[in-house]
Amino acid sequence: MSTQRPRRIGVLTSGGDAPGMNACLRAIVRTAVYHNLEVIGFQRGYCGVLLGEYLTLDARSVANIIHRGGTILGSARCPEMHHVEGLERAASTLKGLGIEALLVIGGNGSMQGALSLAEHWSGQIIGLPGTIDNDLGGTDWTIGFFTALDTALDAADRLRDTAEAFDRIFLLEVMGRHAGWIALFTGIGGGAEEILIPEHAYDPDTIVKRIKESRSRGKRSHIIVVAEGACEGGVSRVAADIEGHGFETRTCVLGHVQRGGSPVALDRYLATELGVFAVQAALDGKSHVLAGKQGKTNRLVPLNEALDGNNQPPMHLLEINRFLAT
Ligand SMILES: Nc1ncnc2c1ncn2[C@@H]1O[C@H](COP(=O)(O)OP(=O)(O)O)[C@@H](O)[C@H]1O
Ligand SMILES: O=P(O)(O)OC[C@H]1O[C@](O)(COP(=O)(O)O)[C@@H](O)[C@@H]1O
Repeated sequence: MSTQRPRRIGVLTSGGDAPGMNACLRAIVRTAVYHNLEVIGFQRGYCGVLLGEYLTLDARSVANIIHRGGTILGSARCPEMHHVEGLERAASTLKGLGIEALLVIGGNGSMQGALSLAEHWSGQIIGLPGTIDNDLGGTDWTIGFFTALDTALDAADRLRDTAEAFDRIFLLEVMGRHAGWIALFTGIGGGAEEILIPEHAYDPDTIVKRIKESRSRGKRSHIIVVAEGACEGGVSRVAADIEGHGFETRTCVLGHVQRGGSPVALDRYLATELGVFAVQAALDGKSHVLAGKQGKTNRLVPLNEALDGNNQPPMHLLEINRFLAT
């Protein structure tokens, strides 16, 4: 823990962008300005650090962005960070600019990047959870999850209307290459008949058996929510497996619409609270920590602990859904 108060901080948004990143930037910049800190905003994630591409941010730079999706700094995936040369280059920019603390808003990859960077740079590093996937340890919720969820839920509701009108089986693919949070909560919130997630083994025979059983009980339409990474072959494999048993299906791949749009209230609130909290942590000399929310409490969790265990979705919801979706 450093004892000297930082005077100049850097901030960046990295990895998959998430609604609420702008609200978080606003909170960070305005809190920093309040405490007489200078703020450098690196553009396009770690790429901006490597290339020395940045903006000097003041209170006006973050005006009227609290409600906007995306990120005014841009985001990116920066493969150079996986190599020592890239990390050295990033560290050299930070030293050259006199950055004393770096605030990284992103998902678990971005937090890995922060830890790798820490091996080459001695400044303070504070992570903030920003990803629609809600798959970071150390925090109950990540900035962007609630908005993505509402978008997916809206799609499920719309599909329900047409599925019912046509007695059809609809497959809705939502994001989550490695994480089932969006699928699970969309399925529960939308009353889906089936929910397929990466954390639970895909078993086509069971799915088909349950479709047959529910049809025999009089159910005519189905919504099956499928996380991107639920099984090898994804939603097209699931569709083929079901069609192989004589059922017609229709598929909707929701894709990147889940990443955009105005952040919902809970994402703005989380982004704002954690943004303020992270700057306070930097002022207190904290480093190598994630600023997260557990229950109603803001917590600083060592970055390596936050990365140790992903935030596992509540698997009991799959069980509950079995009797809810009869
Ligand atoms: N192990 C690592 N070492 C260094 N940098 C990393 C590492 N993992 C990820 N990063 C950096 O973080 C960026 C974002 O990671 P990614 O996994 O794509 O997104 P997210 O942060 O949303 O999970 C990567 O493009 C890379 O620049
Ligand atoms: O932006 P890309 O490369 O299409 O990546 C899509 C992936 O990014 C996400 O939207 C967010 O994931 P990360 O936060 O880990 O980047 C995933 O849900 C999705 O699988």
